[in-house]
Formats: sequence, C-alpha cells, structure tokens
Amino acid sequence: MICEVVINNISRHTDNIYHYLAPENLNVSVGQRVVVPFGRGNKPLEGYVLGICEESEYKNLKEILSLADGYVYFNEKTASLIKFLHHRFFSPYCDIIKAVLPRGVSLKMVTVVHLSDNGEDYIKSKIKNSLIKERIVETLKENGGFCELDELCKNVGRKNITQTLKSLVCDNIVYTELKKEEGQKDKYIKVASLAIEREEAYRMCEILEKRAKAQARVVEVLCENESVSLSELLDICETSKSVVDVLEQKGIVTVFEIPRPFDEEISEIDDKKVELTDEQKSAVETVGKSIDNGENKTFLIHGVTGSGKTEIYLNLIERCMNLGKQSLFLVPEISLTPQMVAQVKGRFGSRVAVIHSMLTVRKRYEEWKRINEGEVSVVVGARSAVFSPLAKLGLIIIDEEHEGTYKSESSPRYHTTEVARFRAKSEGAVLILASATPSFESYWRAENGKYTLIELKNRVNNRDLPKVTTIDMRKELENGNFSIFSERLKTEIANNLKSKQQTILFLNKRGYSSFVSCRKCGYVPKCPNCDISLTYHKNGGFMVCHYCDYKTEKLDVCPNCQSEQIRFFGLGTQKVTDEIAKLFPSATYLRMDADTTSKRFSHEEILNKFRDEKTDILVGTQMITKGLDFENVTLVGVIAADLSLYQDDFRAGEKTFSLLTQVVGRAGRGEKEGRAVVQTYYPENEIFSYASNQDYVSFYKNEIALRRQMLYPPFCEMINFTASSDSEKTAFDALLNFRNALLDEIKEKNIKADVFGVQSAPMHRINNKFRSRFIMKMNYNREIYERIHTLLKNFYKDNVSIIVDVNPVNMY
Ligand SMILES: Nc1ncnc2c1ncn2[C@@H]1O[C@H](COP(=O)(O)OP(=O)(O)OP(=O)(O)O)[C@@H](O)[C@H]1O
Ligand SMILES: [Zn+2]
Ligand SMILES: [Zn+2]
Repeated sequence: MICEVVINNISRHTDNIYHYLAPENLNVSVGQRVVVPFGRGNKPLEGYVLGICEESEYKNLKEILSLADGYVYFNEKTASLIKFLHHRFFSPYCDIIKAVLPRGVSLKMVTVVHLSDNGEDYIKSKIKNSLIKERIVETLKENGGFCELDELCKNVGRKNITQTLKSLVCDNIVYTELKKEEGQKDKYIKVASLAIEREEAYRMCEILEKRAKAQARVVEVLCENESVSLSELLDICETSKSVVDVLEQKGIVTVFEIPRPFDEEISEIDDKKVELTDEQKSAVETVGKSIDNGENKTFLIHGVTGSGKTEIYLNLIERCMNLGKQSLFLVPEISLTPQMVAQVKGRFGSRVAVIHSMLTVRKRYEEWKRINEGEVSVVVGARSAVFSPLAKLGLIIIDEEHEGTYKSESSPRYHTTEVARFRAKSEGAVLILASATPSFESYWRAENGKYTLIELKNRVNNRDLPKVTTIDMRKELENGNFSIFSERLKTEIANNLKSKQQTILFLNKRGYSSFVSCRKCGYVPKCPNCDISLTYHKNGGFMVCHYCDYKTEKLDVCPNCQSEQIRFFGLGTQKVTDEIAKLFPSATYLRMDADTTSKRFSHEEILNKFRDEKTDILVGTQMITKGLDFENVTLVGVIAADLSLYQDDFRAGEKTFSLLTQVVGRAGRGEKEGRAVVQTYYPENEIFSYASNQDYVSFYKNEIALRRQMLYPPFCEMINFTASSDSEKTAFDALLNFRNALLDEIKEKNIKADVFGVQSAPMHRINNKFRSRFIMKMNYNREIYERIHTLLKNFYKDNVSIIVDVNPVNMY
C-alpha cells in the first residue's frame, strides 16, 4: 500500500505530496499522523496521510517509520478539502493542516525512546555487536529506562541514530513513543503596551501616520489602553505581528506575557419561541425541503435589516437536528455578536459548541474532539470554524456573508465561502449565505442562477425601515458650524434625550488613511485607468494608484474648485464623546471601539450596559454595525460617511454602502419608528441616495455595470503576488522574473489575462523586509494555476519569499 504523505514542516521545499510505503504491520489510514524518514539523512519527520494509492511513478519508496498515535485526525473528505485549498489558494500544506486541525494538535511532538523488558537481557548478553547500540541501551538504563530522542543522540554523540534505533525496535529491545511537548503557549497570552510616555506616543502617532499607517494605528490603540492582548490588537488594527515587532525594536511598544485567564462561557439567554412571519415561514420551507432531500444547494438570503434572519437559521438548524444531521453556523466575529450566540445556546443548550478566539488552546482542542467524536449538533464560530469536523453535515450558514473577515489574510489565505461551497458539495449539505447587503459576487451568482435567491423585503411585524436624512457638511462649514455634528444631528439627539430613547453614533474609521480630498467641494483624485482613489505618498510628494502604479504630482489646489483646502481627514471616537459632553452635559454615553474593548468580553459588557437602557448614547466604530438588536434605539447618526469611500480599493463603494445600510438598520427595530442622519462632504455621490432609500438592488445594478466595464470581480478574479526580501532589488527582480515566466505561459496557452507591472507594495516595508507586488486579473484556469505552483517552488529562495493571494479583501 502506498501512502500520500505531507510533511508537517514550513518550507516551500517540502511542500509536496510524498509517497511512502505502509509496512504490513502498520494499520495506516487517511488522516493519521505518521513519522517518515526524510531526505538523504533519513531524518524522522512528522507528517499526515492525505491519501492512499495503488501505484506510484516514483521508484524505491521508503517505508513509514511509525504512527505518531492511533488517532484519525481527519477523514477522506477533509483530505480532499486540504488538496483543494492547496491548489486554489497556494497555501503550504502545513499551514492548511494547522487551520483544519485545532491548534492544540500541532504542538511540537517529541520522540521518547524507552528500554523494553528485553533491554536488560541485551545488556547481559555477550553478543553485543554494535558500539552504538550498546551506548544507546546503556544511556537509557542510566536515565531510568527512557530518554528523549534529541537527548539520546547527544549522549551517544551521533546526529542521526534512526537506522540503529529501527533495528533495536525490530529486536524488541527498545520502543519509541511520540509525546506532545508541554507548550507554555496555552498557559500564557501575549499582551502589548506602550514603552514610552503617552504624550510622546501621540506625537509618534502623527509622525507614523504619514509613513507607517499600520504602526500609527497600533500606537493609537495603545495610547488609550494600558495593555491589549496581541491577537486582539492585530485584529483591531487589521495588521500583522511584524508591525508590532518593528515598534518593539524602535522601543515604542513592549510585548510581554501574562497568564491566560480561564475559559469563560458566553452567556445564554432564555429562549423565546416566536410565531414565524409569512416571509420567514416561506424561507424555512424552501430551504428546509432541500435539507430534507439532502440536496447540495446554495441559497442567498437577501433580507433587509431586522427581517428576522436569525429566527430562520434557528428553525433550520432544528430541522437538521431532527434529521440527525449537524449544522455549522458562521458569524463574522464571535465577540461582536454575543446576542446571536446567546440565542443559539439558549435554544439548543449543550448540543452547541462555540468556537471563539478567546478559548485557550486546550479548551479549543477539547471542543474540537467533542465535535470530531460526534457529540454536538451545532457549531457556532467565526471563519476558522468552517473546518469543524462534523461528519453528518446537513447545513452551513454564513451570516453577514459580505463581511471581509471571512477572507483569511494570513496563510492559508482562503475565503470561507469557497471552503463552505466545497464542503457543502462534497458532503451533500445545504449552504445559506445571508445578508442585508450581500457581496456583489454572491448577488451576481444569484442573478445568474448559481444560487437560489430568497428575499425578505419586510421587517418583522412590518416595522418601517428608518428614514434617512443626508447632510451636506460643506454647507454646515459655510454656515459657520465648525462642530463635528450638523445642526440637524444636534436637534435629533436632543429630541431623543428628551423622549428617553437611545442613540447610536457611528464613526466610519475604516478608510482612515491617506486619500486626498478637498474639504470645500469633496473632490477626490482618482486613477484614470482604474477608477481607484489615489494614495498620497508624503516622502515623494506624489500620488500613486496602488493597482497599476499610475503616478501624478501631488495637488496643492483643487482642480475642481480651486480651493487650497486639500487635506487628509481623521477623527477619533474620543472627539465625538468630548463633543457630546460639551453639547449635552447631562447625557450618558458609552464608547465602543478598539480602545475600550481590548479586555476579554468587554464588547459584551458594553452592550449589556447599553441594553439596560440607562445609557443615552453609544458611540462606536465598525464594531457597532453588525447584528445589534436594541428595541429602544431610534436614532442613528453617521458622523463621517465618506471615509471608506476613498480607499484604494475597487470595493470601496460596496463596502461603504453596506456599512451605511447596516448601521442605519440598527434604528427602529422596536415599536418606535427609527431615523438616521448621515453626514458627508460629498452628498452628490449616488451612493448616498441609494443608501438613504436603502435600495440595495439599484445600487448593485449601477455598480455591477461599472465592474463589468472596468473588469473587476465578479467578472474576473484578482490575484495578488507579493515578494519580500531584505533587499529591495532582490524582491523586485525576483518578482519580475516570476512575472515574466508567468507571462510566457499565459501567451503560450493563449489565455485571457491582465498582468499589471511590478511595483512596490502599498505597505512597502514591513519589519525591514521590502515588498514588491503585481496584480493579475484572470478567470480561474487550472493550467495557469499549476504553472504558478511550479514557479513558486522554482523561485523559492532563502532570501525571497513570494506570496500569492487570491481575491484579497485588502490590497496591502
Ligand atoms: N416571527 C417573529 N415575531 C416576532 N419577533 C421576531 C420574529 N422573528 C424575529 N423577531 C425579532 O425581530 C428582531 C430582529 O431579528 P434579527 O435580529 O434576526 O434580524 P436580522 O434579519 O438578523 O437583522 P440584521 O440583518 O439587521 O442583523 C429580533 O429582536 C427578533 O427577536
Ligand atoms: Zn475642491
Ligand atoms: Zn490605476
């Protein structure tokens, strides 16, 4: 029997499927962890069995040494999922396996060698024939009968004793055992804090803002906080650890470990069963039928905010349960949706497993085992939960499917929806994608009959959607109002305070970056080729397009209105609460943003406080746009709606529309009518009229025409190739060669593709590594994909690494 084995080792060199023979006496199956002799030195390495085959094109196959343990970590369907992920997202096998298996499993394994009962006989025997064998056995005896392999090697003075050990094992003199190294990892968490005075840090922020946005963001968050857990910090700042490393090297930030607190349970709320509305009933029936029949179908539920989507999910999960099937319920982020989780737990109790990032490694492992062994019926979790080993999967739900968090930004760089589609297909499950503002990719598929569209046009109990007023902030300025609140918003807040209703103020911070805009007329310079906002580079004094590398002089005067008020725009939640305190001294308010939610479960605490209805105003960033359901909230104010419109990203419009719709949708969910005030410097942008009518479909139709014309997804796929190296030239040249090789293949195969030029990446230098990148637009093509795989292996050099990102959400 021949086994396909992948090595659990992070290197493009070993990122292959290797063939090994399974010895007769070993009961090897797919999903098991094995130890194999590797390379010329036959170094024992750990790997996983991905498949079994009858024949191999290779000769002289080596034999698997042993099973690491008897456990079957995944089944054949998961094995094919792993192969798919490797091919589709260019991720190394070991990264994929890390994502598929819980973190606890991949703790390093150590081999322990034990002296067996026959060992004593060997020592006494006169037929000692090998000096090494003798030394091995003596060392073991001196050590009390066992020794770790590394230690043993040291003691006998040899680098590699595998062959000798093998013969000793065969003679039954010693036996080996793999043991998990007791990692410190799961007992401690890393936290970051400022290493300098806060005043100084604020100053640093301003300097960094110009050149190192990501660093600036990290410092900003730390300014308002004593300490933040590293993982959360990276999450909030949407950045990578290397950014924090740089700050640490510069002496601005320190990172240290603290004991990890115990696993806390997310609370549950009492289950209230409700009578379904007609729209809900019909949705449950339509999807339910497919579940009953075990059809592999994908539904896109496009339901306005407050249409009661959660109740539909709960009903369908229950339907699955009654059929003995399991469900997977994915949400953008567990900590931001405590209400949703509490509801699922309230209804299904101990049959639910909740996977979230705050679980300790050990707890995660336990939950994973509970799932793997078929003890739960529903798994609720964020992105990574899509890999949960449910053997009888009947339903996958992706709530708020438009959210960017469903795309993994680190290796493996998968998109959750694609993984879910693959699983649903191979396991015969129904897939539900749902949102009030579906991603254009999904809606387009629905339009083209690939997904079945289900529309929920009404709010529960036929409540109205909020009435939206768009305010032109340029006029406010002209009329002498320099406050960040328009007169209208001030009045509305005052009204709400009087009538004891609650208000949510939303500050759009996502695009808080380096786009240039005219404060007088709202003009934003764009790339003539790509229709993308240009990014300002302070040091060169020019503006650049991050897609095609179009460059132009920086602006001093607005070409539209000749004003000189061309500038960046930045605003913090702190400023908003200061303004509230000034204008409405008696109002109570809460702030929910990166700064106030760095503690575990502080999201939940803040939301609970707000829910108690003792607080008048909740001020927050993107965190408050999702899924919140408070019946006494009747007013939503959007402070600066423009900010995300001008990201250097072709999805900027789509993202802004969805943010606005979602946040406006927080108002008027109870008995009382809701209203929203949206402030902008550029109300002429069509997006505001679509958003104020909450007219998703018209907005979609308009944008999709543009996408078709400019050739953006869903009309092509975008692939981002980034090379990084200590030397700028090395990275650049390597990528140039890579691109040329790729171009040759594209020409030869006569494939339609747009391959842009190599340029320096938007985040040009991370942790002293220089980054170059190029973008390709192309539809999926197996041959080209395989070519890219080969190129990646050929181009693998120690001083350059090339990363491929398929359909990235952020184009760093
Ligand atoms: N059939 C029903 N009868 C009465 N109330 C309901 C019904 N279905 C849902 N609700 C309530 O309506 C409110 C809105 O539901 P839910 O939060 O599921 O909306 P949603 O569609 O997920 O909205 P959003 O997209 O804004 O998150 C909740 O408070 C829920 O308890
Ligand atoms: Zn202007
Ligand atoms: Zn361009």
